[in-house]
Amino acid sequence: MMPLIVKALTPEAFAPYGDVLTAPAEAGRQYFEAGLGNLRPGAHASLSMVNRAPIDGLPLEVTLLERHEFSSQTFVPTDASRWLIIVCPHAPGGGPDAAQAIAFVASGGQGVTYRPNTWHHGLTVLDRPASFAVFMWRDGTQGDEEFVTVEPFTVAAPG
Ligand SMILES: NC(=O)N[C@@H](O)C(=O)O
Ligand code: NI
Repeated sequence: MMPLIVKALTPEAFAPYGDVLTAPAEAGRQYFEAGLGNLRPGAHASLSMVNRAPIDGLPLEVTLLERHEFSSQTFVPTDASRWLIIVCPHAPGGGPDAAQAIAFVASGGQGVTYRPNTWHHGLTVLDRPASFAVFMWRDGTQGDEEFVTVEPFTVAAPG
């Protein structure tokens, strides 16, 4: 597979997978609206503060994707430089369609909400260590998080 070239994160380009946030207040509203739309019995609100070291830079080889089938997932950078978002549609036979993956570079002023059941790469940070607030809904069952190994593909910077 040809390397996947990252593109700048814009609301329009990300729309099939969720929303781009530019103000933490948006995250709160979206989070509660989204969560109330798909609450499983026994689900509870989950807020975690995540610190993540940067990768060594691009290119990045992707081998693992994940989804939260029953919950949105919101990432609000609280102290971040650039970070990487990789998403892909569902394959007709189930699982992620990694061949259709799209990769974005977000600024430290941009957050995202993945819609429920969105295949995505785990939080990936560029440039320097970063901190995020992560909002989602969990019920403590396996449905909270599912990981899938994919045919490795490379995400690269333009040029
Ligand atoms: N913090 C956390 O849950 N992370 C993953 O779900 C992810 O998408 O990075
Ligand atoms: Ni996730």
